[in-house]
Amino acid sequence: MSELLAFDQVTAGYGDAVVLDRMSFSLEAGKSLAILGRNGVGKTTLLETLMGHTRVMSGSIRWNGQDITRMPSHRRARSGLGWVPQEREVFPSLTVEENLTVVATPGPWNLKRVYELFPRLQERRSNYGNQLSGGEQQMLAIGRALMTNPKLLLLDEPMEGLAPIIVEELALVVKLLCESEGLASVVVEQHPVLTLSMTHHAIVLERGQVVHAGHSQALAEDTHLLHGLLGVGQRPQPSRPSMDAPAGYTLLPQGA
Ligand SMILES: Nc1ncnc2c1ncn2[C@@H]1O[C@H](COP(=O)(O)OP(=O)(O)OP(=O)(O)O)[C@@H](O)[C@H]1O
Repeated sequence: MSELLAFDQVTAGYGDAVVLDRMSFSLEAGKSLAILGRNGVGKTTLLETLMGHTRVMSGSIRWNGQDITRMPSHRRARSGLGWVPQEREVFPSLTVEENLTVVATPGPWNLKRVYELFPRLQERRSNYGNQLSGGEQQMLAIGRALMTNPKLLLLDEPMEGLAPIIVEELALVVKLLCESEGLASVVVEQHPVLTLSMTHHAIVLERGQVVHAGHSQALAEDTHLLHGLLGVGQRPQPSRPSMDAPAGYTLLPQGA
């Protein structure tokens, strides 16, 4: 598999404040990566740095065969980085359908396929962004990122504030997007066990540095390490999401 994304000794932050400290990691095409760590360690800043919203003081970022360290953010957004921001940023005065079509870029993902993935959005197609529940807004934020036909989906705490049933459904969708569609993803989350169950690889951050990198499954099974790194994993954890499609979701046919 070829390299899709690599941070090489990246030091970055806001103004003079350093948040990411010589950070290195890489991601292969079609793979998923969990970014874990306690509050304030720099997880969101990592995504913001990839999108070009911070000041990079040293190091380099390679994306899809190109050095993008100095590339302006508006060009990165159009280069196949499908960003689902923490605040979702759904357009409140546009309908669901307008939210989706306004960002549409030619490619395999279109309105029909997003509605197949999220039938709930089709039901709500004429509702305005500000009339949606939190779960529906998150589906719309993911659907909107897919409409840009990304090579990589960047999800910043996609499960935050959502009901457990919606969290499980969204986790399954993200996992399926990777496994059936070959779409790479980077998932920043506060739920380590769930996030490890959805991803191939994981890195754990502490004070802007990578303190652990490895396979997600291995970390999920090492409760002692998980507890030491994140303060979780000593008690029985929720099971991995089932690979059966939850009610209301349509799995996309392979290669469709
Ligand atoms: N726009 C900003 N300007 C200045 N400092 C910032 C800014 N955004 C974040 N920071 C600081 O950068 C550090 C890392 O924050 P970041 O949001 O990246 O952490 P995080 O791991 O995503 O945390 P959380 O899990 O709480 O969202 C914090 O000390 C935070 O105060």
